[in-house]
Amino acid sequence: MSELLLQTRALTKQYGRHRAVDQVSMHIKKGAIYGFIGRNGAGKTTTLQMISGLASPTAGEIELFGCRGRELSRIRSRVGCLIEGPGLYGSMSARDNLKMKSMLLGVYKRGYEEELLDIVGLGGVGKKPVKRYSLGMKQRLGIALALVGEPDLLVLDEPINGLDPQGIAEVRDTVLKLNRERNMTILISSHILEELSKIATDYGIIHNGTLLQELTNEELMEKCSERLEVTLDDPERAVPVMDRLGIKRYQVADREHIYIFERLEESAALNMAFAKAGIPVRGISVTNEELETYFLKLTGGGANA
Ligand SMILES: Nc1ncnc2c1ncn2[C@@H]1O[C@H](COP(=O)(O)OP(=O)(O)OP(=O)(O)O)[C@@H](O)[C@H]1O
Repeated sequence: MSELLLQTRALTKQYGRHRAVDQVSMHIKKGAIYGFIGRNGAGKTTTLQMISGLASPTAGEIELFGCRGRELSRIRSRVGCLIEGPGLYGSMSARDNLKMKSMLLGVYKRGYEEELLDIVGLGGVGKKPVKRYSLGMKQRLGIALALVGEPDLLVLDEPINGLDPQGIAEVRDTVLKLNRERNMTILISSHILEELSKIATDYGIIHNGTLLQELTNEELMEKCSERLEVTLDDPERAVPVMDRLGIKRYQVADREHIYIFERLEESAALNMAFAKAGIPVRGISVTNEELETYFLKLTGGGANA
């Protein structure tokens, strides 16, 4: 198994009588882009705040770079975050915003602002005050600010919220570049699975404060890819039949479904083979599930579930 950079154990945050985050145990591998997906109010921001040290857990534990408890304060500088807006000084230029933060953190060096602006694709912005930037530019500057001090983990809370398609693409490219070229591990939240799926290597799905599922991108794609869905009473009995037919990519989904991810056009022959082996098939059809449908089903369907 790949090395874990971040792990939480039963991480919990209680606000009065409301439990915003409920025993979340998440696992983020070094070098991953971890998509943290959940509807509004699911508990994403609160979780990210605890991981970044901006809120303290009511219960549970965070292990980051192998450090826990009090040791965490030593390694917080290895975490850069953009949570709930970038906190920019509107009348100042991007360079001055970056210079100020890097001086405050004691990491300023000549030309550092240019380097950071280049990384997020804002190299040519000039001296314009940042209050005149588009939302997408502000978000990218927010990412540049989070990069001050060269963190190993970058935490981005809904960085594409409210952006137009071009802004979304720019933030996406920046995230990919940081991950690929600087080997940065990135934890990024969103309520749109489709968007995360363009960059994420792993996912955690949170709903009503509870982490419902963690899965890799391959697992998600498999769940949502085109497949033959076979409904039958005893799927395990069908396994030897599929082996005999040389079918390799299949999954026994539950007690009455098998998903087959190859030879989709051979449903009639397959039906016949099962019948011959004395396994009655109740239904067989080609289906694929949209990513958003998968997410909505998992989180209970209706808009406010
Ligand atoms: N400081 C707070 N005091 C009381 N309740 C809070 C506080 N912060 C968050 N909550 C509540 O905790 C729950 C989770 O909020 P959180 O902001 O973490 O969710 P989220 O998934 O980030 O959603 P959104 O995208 O809408 O911000 C919500 O019900 C929210 O109202």
